[in-house]
Amino acid sequence: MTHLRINPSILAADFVNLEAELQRIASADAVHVDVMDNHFVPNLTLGLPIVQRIQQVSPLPLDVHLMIEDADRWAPQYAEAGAASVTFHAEAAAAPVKLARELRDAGAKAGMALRPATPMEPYLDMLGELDMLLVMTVEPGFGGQSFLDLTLPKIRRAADAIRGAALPLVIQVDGGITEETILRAADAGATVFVAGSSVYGADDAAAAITALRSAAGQDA
Ligand SMILES: O=C(CO)[C@@H](O)[C@H](O)COP(=O)(O)O
Repeated sequence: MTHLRINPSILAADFVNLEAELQRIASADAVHVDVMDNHFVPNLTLGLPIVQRIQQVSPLPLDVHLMIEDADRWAPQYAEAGAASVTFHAEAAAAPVKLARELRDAGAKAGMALRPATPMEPYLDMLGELDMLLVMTVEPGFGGQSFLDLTLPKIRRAADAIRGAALPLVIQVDGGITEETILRAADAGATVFVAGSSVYGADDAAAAITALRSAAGQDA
């Protein structure tokens, strides 16, 4: 069975105690780092210097999600900082194929994200340039929102296209992932799950990660 990956989002963590918050999720697969610029989304989080510092202390690889304008300019710097994967938004990249190649050349997995209302079909021919397609399951910008079931058909269409072309890329989903919603996303074809509130909002983050794995149908 495919290994399902749980990547907790530090958007829901205590930013004043980030190092300890990273240790709380050491049983996860990667730490999801939400970079927001208050332009592409109406929220502001952290940028390159803090990501570089997280990279130094994190027990887990970094899965960086850039919710920023001018992704072409900034994304390669996150790859050079050592992030395992860097995901830019299709809506924010002028030259997504060139950018995906630059990320890979810098040693990172290349991810591309789609807002809930952005179709995947215009990007079908470039799926081979990507290691990960992130289907946003809420509008990007804030944690704690409800999972949008309207994104499930897009996940299914992407999974069909990936299977049909025998491509190695994975589908990540982000937003509203809980014990109640994760199986729907997994059944549609997602294998990487970003979870903020449902992990960091729990008293026992490790138990919450195990519960998500098991709700998605993965044995402990
Ligand atoms: O990128 C985002 C929001 O834009 C996410 O990573 C959220 O941080 C997920 O939080 P929850 O919906 O799991 O609380």
